[in-house]
Amino acid sequence: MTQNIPTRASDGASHPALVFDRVTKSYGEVDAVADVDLEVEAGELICLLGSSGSGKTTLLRLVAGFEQPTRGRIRIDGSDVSRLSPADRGLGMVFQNYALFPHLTTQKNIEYGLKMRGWDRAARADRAREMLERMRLGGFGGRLPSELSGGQQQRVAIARALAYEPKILLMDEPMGALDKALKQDLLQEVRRVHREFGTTMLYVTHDREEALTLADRVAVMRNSQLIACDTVRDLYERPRSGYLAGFFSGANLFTGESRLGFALGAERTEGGTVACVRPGDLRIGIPDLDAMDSGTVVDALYLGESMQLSVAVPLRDGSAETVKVHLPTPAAAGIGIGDTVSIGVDRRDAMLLPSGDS
Ligand SMILES: Nc1ncnc2c1ncn2[C@@H]1O[C@H](COP(=O)(O)OP(=O)(O)OP(=O)(O)O)[C@@H](O)[C@H]1O
Repeated sequence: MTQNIPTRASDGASHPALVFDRVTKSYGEVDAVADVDLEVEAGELICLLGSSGSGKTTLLRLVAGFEQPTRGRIRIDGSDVSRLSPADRGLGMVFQNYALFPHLTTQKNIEYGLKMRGWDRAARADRAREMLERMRLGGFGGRLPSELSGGQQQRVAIARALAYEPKILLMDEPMGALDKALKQDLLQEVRRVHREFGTTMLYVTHDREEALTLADRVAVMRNSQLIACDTVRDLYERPRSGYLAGFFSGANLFTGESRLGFALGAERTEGGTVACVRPGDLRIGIPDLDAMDSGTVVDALYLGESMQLSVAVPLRDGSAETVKVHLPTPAAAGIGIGDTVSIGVDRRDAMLLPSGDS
């Protein structure tokens, strides 16, 4: 008999499916993950986002059970799993390299995990067929992985991981090996799967666009620490620090060393407040704004509906900083590399935030 996969996340009462309680993982002197506290609600899709080496994969491997925390606890559905083996944690996993068995058909690849969990032959054949249908791969059951596209292989990997109803689906850069078009398709597919299956998901990526497209909340890692876990909208509109504003929305960060930053109230001390202005909120050639300066256009990039200008603006110490400005393409007509432009900000378009670097 096949088992039913719930199509919705929860019964309405929210409870954490996964809890990190002051989790640290050290390798010798190096903390790969330091003091992470995080609660993931049942049915939530959290993207772990951060630059290379920030600790994302280590955090995922700690949940999976491939690594043990040096300090702290990890709870799944309320139980401490810190000392459980990977197989005993009831989790599903999808990696960048698909990890499908090359000599097994798609159908048998999906059945394999069910066999390991003691499902009988008929039940696992039924479930594998059902999963292929639900992943829009009906008719592909007899193919070998080598006879599928990268995106299809990844869908098989997801089908295989979801077939036994894992408590949490862990995904480590699953789009890493795909080209842009396949990536877009698979992102839509992951969104649909998350909606329909309601599985709690932890998804590691260094790609901001992926996180924007997918996540209920984005957990941002930096230098082994979790520095924010907020909705995409909050990260964009109400970032907690200059670092987050720059990282997530590409904002320019002005310190008091620049005329713009000084006029907007940023501090001159390192690690103090910075004025954050998104590239689309800087104005070119408009007089009488709250903060004004002038600089030299050093690059112009056509983005379709807008142009991105890079403008070198002098600092008080004699050096210069490069500021990114997005202008509607028609408004940028006639501005070229080498031109001197006036650049300004309306105070309402600037956020004064702690730098986040202290
Ligand atoms: N087995 C290990 N031994 C020693 N140091 C390690 C080990 N695994 C990870 N690290 C270090 O821990 C830090 C975090 O690594 P981790 O792989 O978690 O980062 P990441 O954010 O996933 O990076 P990437 O996006 O490049 O995969 C890095 O400085 C890394 O060098």
